[in-house]
Amino acid sequence: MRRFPRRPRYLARSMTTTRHFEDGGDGCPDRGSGAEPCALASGAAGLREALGPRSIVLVGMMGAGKTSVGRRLALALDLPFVDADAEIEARAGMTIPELFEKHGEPYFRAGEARVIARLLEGGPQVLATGGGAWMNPETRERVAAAGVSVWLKAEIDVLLKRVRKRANRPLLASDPEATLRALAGARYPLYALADLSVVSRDTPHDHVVAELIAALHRRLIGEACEEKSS
Ligand SMILES: Nc1ncnc2c1ncn2[C@@H]1O[C@H](COP(=O)(O)OP(=O)(O)O)[C@@H](O)[C@H]1O
Ligand SMILES: O=C(O)C1=C[C@@H](OP(=O)(O)O)[C@@H](O)[C@H](O)C1
Ligand SMILES: [Mg+2]
Repeated sequence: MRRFPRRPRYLARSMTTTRHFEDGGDGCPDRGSGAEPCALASGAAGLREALGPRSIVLVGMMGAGKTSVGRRLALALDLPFVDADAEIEARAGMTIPELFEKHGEPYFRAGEARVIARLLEGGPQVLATGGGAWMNPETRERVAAAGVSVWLKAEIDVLLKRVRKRANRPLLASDPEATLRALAGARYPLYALADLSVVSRDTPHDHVVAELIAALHRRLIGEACEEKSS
């Protein structure tokens, strides 16, 4: 006897169940069930297949949730997770604030671009970038060639609330609100070039994960299925 439904209602479940997000099997989503995002119908395996060797690359402002939501997204899709900032810190043997202080931002940016280029060779995976990485045109080109980019987008007030929890972002050392607003003004037009955008609302991480999965599904599978059925 089956103790669990074949297609669990992912949205209604707690985070610990995200690993058990099951596969529908046929690669094309069921339609007409308004409450359940179609992503759930074809499952993680369908998304992984459509992704192929590409990386899901999260971009967006500091505090958008690239690291914390990205880790959960990887878990839900059963993909490896890598965080560019963590890789940079491990390679440099120092924290990002120390890197900024000892070597300056241009040095950090050059290392960041190199690290992301190397990480992009390791797909499929979920790759969380640091908020400034996407400003580099070569990085954008490399991501376009080897990944699917997703802009995680949050209101400034939400970002502020989140970044205030930790003093590990050297760019926000003084007047974080004014700095975030100025950075947003400069960066939003470039973040808007990402393949997809998903709002990182003031809701639990897993709700954002579910919206990411639904958006990825629409992009990677839904369009192909729509073409097939038209
Ligand atoms: N959807 C969310 N709900 C609650 N807290 C969140 C959410 N997204 C991010 N956070 C919190 O905000 C902080 C910054 O998130 P983080 O993932 O480090 O963002 P980024 O990597 O984009 O700078 C962390 O404490 C994280 O747990
Ligand atoms: O936006 C930025 O320029 C930065 C974002 C940080 O990463 P998160 O976006 O993960 O906080 C980190 O790379 C560094 O402090 C610079
Ligand atoms: Mg991060």
